[in-house]
Amino acid sequence: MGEADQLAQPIVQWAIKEPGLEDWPIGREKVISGLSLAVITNITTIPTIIKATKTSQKNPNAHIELKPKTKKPMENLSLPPHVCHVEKSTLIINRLHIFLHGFALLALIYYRFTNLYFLYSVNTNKKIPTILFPHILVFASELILSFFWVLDQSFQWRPVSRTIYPERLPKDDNKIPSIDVFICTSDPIKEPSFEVVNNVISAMALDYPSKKLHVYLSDDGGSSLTLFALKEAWNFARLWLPFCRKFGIKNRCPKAYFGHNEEIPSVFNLDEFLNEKEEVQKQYEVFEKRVQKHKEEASVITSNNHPPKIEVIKDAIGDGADMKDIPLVVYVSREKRPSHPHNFKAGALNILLRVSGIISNSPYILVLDCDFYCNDPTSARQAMCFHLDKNISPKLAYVQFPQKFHNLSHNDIYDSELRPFFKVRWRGFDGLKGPVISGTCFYIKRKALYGTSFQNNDVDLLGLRKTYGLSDEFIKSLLSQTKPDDVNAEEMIISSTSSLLEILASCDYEKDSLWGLQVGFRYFSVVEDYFTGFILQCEGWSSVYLDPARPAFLGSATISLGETLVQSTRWVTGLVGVALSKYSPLFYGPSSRMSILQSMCFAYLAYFPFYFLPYWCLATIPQLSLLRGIPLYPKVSSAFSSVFIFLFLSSSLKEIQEVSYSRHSIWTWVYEKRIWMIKSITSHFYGTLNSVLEKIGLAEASFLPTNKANDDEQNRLYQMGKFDFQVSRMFIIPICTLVILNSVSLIIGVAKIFLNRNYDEFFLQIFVLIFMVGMQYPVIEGMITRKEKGCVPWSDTVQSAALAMIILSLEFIIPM
Ligand SMILES: O=c1ccn([C@@H]2O[C@H](COP(=O)(O)OP(=O)(O)O[C@H]3O[C@H](CO)[C@@H](O)[C@H](O)[C@H]3O)[C@@H](O)[C@H]2O)c(=O)[nH]1
Ligand SMILES: [Mn+2]
Repeated sequence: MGEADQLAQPIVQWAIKEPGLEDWPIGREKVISGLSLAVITNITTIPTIIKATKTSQKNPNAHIELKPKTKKPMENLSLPPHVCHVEKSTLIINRLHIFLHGFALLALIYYRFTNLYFLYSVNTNKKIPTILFPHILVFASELILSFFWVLDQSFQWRPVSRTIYPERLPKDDNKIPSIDVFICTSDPIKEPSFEVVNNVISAMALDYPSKKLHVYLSDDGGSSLTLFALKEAWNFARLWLPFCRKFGIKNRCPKAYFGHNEEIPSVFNLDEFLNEKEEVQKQYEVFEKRVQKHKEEASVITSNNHPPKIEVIKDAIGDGADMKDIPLVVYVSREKRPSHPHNFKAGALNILLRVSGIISNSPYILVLDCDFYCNDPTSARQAMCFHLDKNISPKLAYVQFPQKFHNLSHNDIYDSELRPFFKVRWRGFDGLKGPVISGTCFYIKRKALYGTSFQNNDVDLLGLRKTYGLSDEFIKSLLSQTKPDDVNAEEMIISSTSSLLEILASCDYEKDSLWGLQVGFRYFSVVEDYFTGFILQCEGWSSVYLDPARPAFLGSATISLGETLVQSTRWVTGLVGVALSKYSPLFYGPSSRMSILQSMCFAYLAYFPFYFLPYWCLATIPQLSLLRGIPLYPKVSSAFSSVFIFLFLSSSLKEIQEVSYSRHSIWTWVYEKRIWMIKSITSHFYGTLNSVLEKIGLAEASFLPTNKANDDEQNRLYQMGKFDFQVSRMFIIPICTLVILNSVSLIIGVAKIFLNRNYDEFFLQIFVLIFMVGMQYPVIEGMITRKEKGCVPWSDTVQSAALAMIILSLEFIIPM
């Protein structure tokens, strides 16, 4: 062996846990007194492994103290495993903005009142003059906008962020609680099974003791393909999980890992890693092919008419060798009958609550949509930093992670990222009593969902049956702590339990019980997440928002205008349903235990769809008035014009400040504003309408899942930042009509002003039109210059133009 080889021998491999070293990326080397130190693995929950190699012959006594400094024992829980920081600078900016903008709003209201009074009093015949109507409509719009602005400020009041210290959690695996993971899927075509089970694998691979992790897949489609794919996934996981653990792979969703090929860990032996990776990748391809083949051979049917089916996925090969290192995986397809309302995702989750209650009964549950995968295996331990903190855990219902997406384009023209919510509002929510449940990516305490009935001291069986249904076995599970660790689910399923599970997953089980009303995920609204979160907080529970640098989960965002608007319509239907009910957060919140600020946050989320009212007004009234020659805003030369200019600048600059704070460019602001306008005139309007129709019994609740299957053409347009206008007529016609109306009014209006030379009176009004048309420029492009797929269909343009002309001609028919 030559000297160089000798030098390269690692002289020590040290596992240490030192503060600061968590920040050393894998592979980073550092030379200290003749030793080259390289970080080999660095996962926050296991000690950092350092390899030290001699680099210098000149310093034969090279050595370095790598011994961890003697510290307090790790389990010293006197140090809390998390810290909450108030974002001071943001808080100051926000409150300053509230003060100034609020003051300007008062000035605007004062101006409008005095102006209306003036218009009324100069009118001699004392009948209400028609000229007042456009003024009143614009004023009403401004009042509504101001009201929303006030509600929205509750999110701005106290923004916070969180830091966690998972290393302060108990080191002993026996002391950490077990977790059930719930994943819901409903349609193997819109939600391709192969992707769904890849996401299941990522959940199985969470960095958590295998025997404390149980994964349940709810398949509302009752599809044999999904079950087949799940079994294949389980088989593949037996190879994948040890591979990930051995090499400290962070991205544990196989499809994402092999798709990006990004992560090459720094390992002791690169050859070994590459060999094993190649083998695993081969098996992955076999797994993919088998699922594809099954998909082609068996016709993929989804049905809304099938009996319950519950199956523990087990060792098909029968060697059973490494079973204990693989979390339990259970396939659950609840009974569905067309005559029976199934309450969509909330219904599916409640069945999982009962079935898992019998099988594993873990005290904590991770809920995931089928289009989300675990991107950071440590998320479970991150969440436990809060759930295991005795100071907050008694009242803590859930830890919410943001929804983040793996398929966003650089431009994100549809604001699929939902940045204003997950980057801004949720931080403010967290500074009060915690954010609302956001559908997916949250670790919730099972008990929080069970209501309070079973905690009363005088539990009587009859009362419990009325609340939880007739299964005494299930009631027993409520009262007992978690099952013993050596629960043998497989045996249970084969034995008498299997019929019990089927009863729990049947349509009739919830009859005459309080499931969905006071227990489990609530059925009242299709946005079960919003509503359940709201009710839990009204009951006194709190929550926490954790947005770590490495996204804990990644999902698929909607990447076409059509999907975005359909999804938004569904959300609005659900939210407005709550806003217009006895649960309206404005009243129900404060009348329960919720603070005013927290109620305002919930109220904003329920009421914001009503933005469509001011938007429709401001997209038509100033335009038509301009053609008529009615000025609606103060003269630029008057002092009050500065109030309007200030309000516009202050709200825009505040939004731009938030956009740049979350490290986006100013274009993000433009895209967000544009899609907000489009949603306001379409999905916010239709969703509200739908909700009202549901209330009076003319429409039925529905949940149309979004499409997660990859569409290359749609993806291409989205990546290029080009709108895909091939959407349903009910969406495209209002959008185009308003754009045409605005453009025509702008051209005629400007011409008239030049002729009459009354710039002073109309300057602000013209500005409103320029802003509208400028913002919606892509629509004009879609109608006129674009020719490729995704442009506005010619027939839709013609219809919209005709409609715009009708509205414009009304202008000349109605006398004034
Ligand atoms: O009858 C149903 C309908 C839907 N789902 C599942 O619900 C999830 C969410 O559906 P998706 O089509 O992805 O809707 P999104 O609009 O993307 O979902 C958001 O909005 C929903 C409420 O409308 C929340 O439930 C979600 O968690 C939230 O991510 C998916 O896993 C579906 O398979 C069911 O299990 N059963
Ligand atoms: Mn989704």
